Amino acid sequence: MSNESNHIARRDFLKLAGVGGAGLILGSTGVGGTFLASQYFAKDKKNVKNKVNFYGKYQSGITTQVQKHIYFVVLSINKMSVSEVKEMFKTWTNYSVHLMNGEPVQELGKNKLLPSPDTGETIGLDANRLTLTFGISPSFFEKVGLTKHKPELLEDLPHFPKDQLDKAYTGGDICIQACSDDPQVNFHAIRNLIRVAKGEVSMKWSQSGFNSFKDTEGNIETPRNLFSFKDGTGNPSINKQSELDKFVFIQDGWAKNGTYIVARRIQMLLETWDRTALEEQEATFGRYRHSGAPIGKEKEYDEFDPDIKDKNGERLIEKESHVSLAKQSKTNILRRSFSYSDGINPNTGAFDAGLLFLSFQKSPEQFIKIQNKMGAADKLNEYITHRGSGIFLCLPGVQEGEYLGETLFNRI
Ligand SMILES: C=CC1=C(C)c2cc3[nH]c(cc4nc(cc5[nH]c(cc1n2)c(C)c5CCC(=O)O)C(CCC(=O)O)=C4C)c(C)c3C=C
Ligand SMILES: [Fe+2]
Repeated sequence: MSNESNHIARRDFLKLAGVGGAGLILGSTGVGGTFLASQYFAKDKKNVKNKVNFYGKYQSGITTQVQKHIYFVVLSINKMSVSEVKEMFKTWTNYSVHLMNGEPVQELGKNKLLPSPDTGETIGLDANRLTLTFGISPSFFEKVGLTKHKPELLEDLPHFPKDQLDKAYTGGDICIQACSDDPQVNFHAIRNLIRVAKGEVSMKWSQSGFNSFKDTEGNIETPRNLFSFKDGTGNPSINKQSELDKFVFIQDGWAKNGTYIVARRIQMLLETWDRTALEEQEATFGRYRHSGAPIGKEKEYDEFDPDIKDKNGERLIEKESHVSLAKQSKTNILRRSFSYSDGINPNTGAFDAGLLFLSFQKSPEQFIKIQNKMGAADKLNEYITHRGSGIFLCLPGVQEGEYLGETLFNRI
């Protein structure tokens, strides 16, 4: 893209964003050098139904109690300068606050001769606990010319021996995770975030998904995956700061309070699983299907003892069970996955269904260590195939008056 067309794209971007506010104009052009952030950025609304705050120490959608639906999208940046990217993140900050307030991204237009500034499909709906989480990949830093600021740990994931990755579900520069209790709220959020950046980014791949769980007055049970097992029991506690510090959030540098997200689109061979005896299914995980308890124990949160024996001294849990292998890695990750169902595979006539596996960790090494431990040995491998993959640095949380990625852009 030439400089001139870059310019046009940026003007269009501002026009569609409707951001004629002095703050943004000053900030984006650098004229005068002052960005009047607090005058421009929207604020989290108080006392709004089903609302999660945008501003905070961490981005939303990481330690937030899991929602019922996700729309996860990966974008490629077309040719953009650093200042254009910065501008896009500022606009996304403002849009995200409005979306998470359950409001249109801008006041709905009165002039019917113009396209509406908000696409409108959530009119009358509340925020539905919408969270928006933004991440940037290793290629983001290269494309924008910020390689020297890329955290050392942010590298493409290695190839794992059993990977069967499909190009249609890999790569990309930016990820946006929209989670809420209504699929249309997620779609609307992503659609409007992309719409305002039209011409600057293109969609690389996306995956929607769902979670189902019993909710007794906000007391949420662990969701079950499509193999019908409770999924998430062994997670670090989202309510214990010591566990979040130990496993999830980066502790220093410009990315402090950010985290690395690993996304894997994992196909689950439901037909094979459904032909398998319940005892073997339970042996695969090392847990009981109904209660989620470790084999040999009673309750879901009872301690998992991989070496537990029966009264004859025989092992109760196989060393190659999924959870035993994860335990052997001696580390942990915060999993926040969603099931997906994308119709039928035309070649096999089987369900195209599985898990959009999402994990948050302070170092990608934690995921790599666990995945390597599972390697070829995991009993679960017979029933799953990894088809898509991505790694992104989730930006640090944003304080009121600041914008997404500010600690990175301040270094330039
Ligand atoms: C490399 C990381 C992991 C991948 C990939 C993965 C895929 C995957 N897992 C399930 C189902 C379950 N996983 C469970 C536990 C569990 N899984 C991982 C890691 C990966 N899983 C970890 C670290 C753990 C926790 C281990 C612990 O310390 O307790 C369980 C048991 C219940 C639970 O703790 O969540 C299930 C069930 C599927 C279906 C899947 C791929 C499709
Ligand atoms: Fe797992």
